[in-house]
Amino acid sequence: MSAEPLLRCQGVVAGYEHPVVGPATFELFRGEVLGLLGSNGAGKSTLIKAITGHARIFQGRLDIAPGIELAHHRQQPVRPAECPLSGYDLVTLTGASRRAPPAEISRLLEGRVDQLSGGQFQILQIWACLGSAAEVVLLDEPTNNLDPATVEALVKLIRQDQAGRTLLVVSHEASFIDAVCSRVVSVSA
Ligand SMILES: Nc1ncnc2c1ncn2[C@@H]1O[C@H](COP(=O)(O)OP(=O)(O)OP(=O)(O)O)[C@@H](O)[C@H]1O
Repeated sequence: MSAEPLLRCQGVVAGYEHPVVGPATFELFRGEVLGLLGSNGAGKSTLIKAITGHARIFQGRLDIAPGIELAHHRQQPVRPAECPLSGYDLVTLTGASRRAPPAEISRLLEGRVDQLSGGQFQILQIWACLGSAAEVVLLDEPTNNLDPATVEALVKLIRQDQAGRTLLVVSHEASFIDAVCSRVVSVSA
């Protein structure tokens, strides 16, 4: 890990019309997988949105290293309805087509995105982030809709194929957090 973090949250209080989370303090260093833990409604997704500029910062300071590109996998990614976009089109848009995806994902590339199952769409969206060139990937509840075998494939993807990638992960699945995170921090309102 480098001495300077890629991302630093110092006493950040974030929310929408009103604050809903914080103050939160943590740093994300290059090459680590940091987990954000907290109960339902604690504000984990809001903190991620504050990092991407989709939630308001009321107090504290958020620093992102200059020139750092972020990829954000949302808790409930929006799927285009009735749209002839293929899986390959989707990963091309994010730049993730430059890397060869694992077999669990490559078989989803030919079909239309609007015809994938919920879990198939979820893992394809995760690949759209992980396979991109972004230096920091924010994964909000990546195991939603995934069956145990696909969760296992995702763990392998993060630990082996993507080893050394800088990730910020929100998940309620303790076993997933244990399997992929090198460090965790707690978040509360
Ligand atoms: N767009 C919004 N506008 C106003 N309030 C919101 C908005 N999104 C979330 N909230 C509120 O902010 C609080 C924190 O929500 P958030 O989704 O960040 O929590 P979380 O820790 O990710 O929860 P969960 O584990 O249930 O996904 C909740 O009380 C929620 O109702």
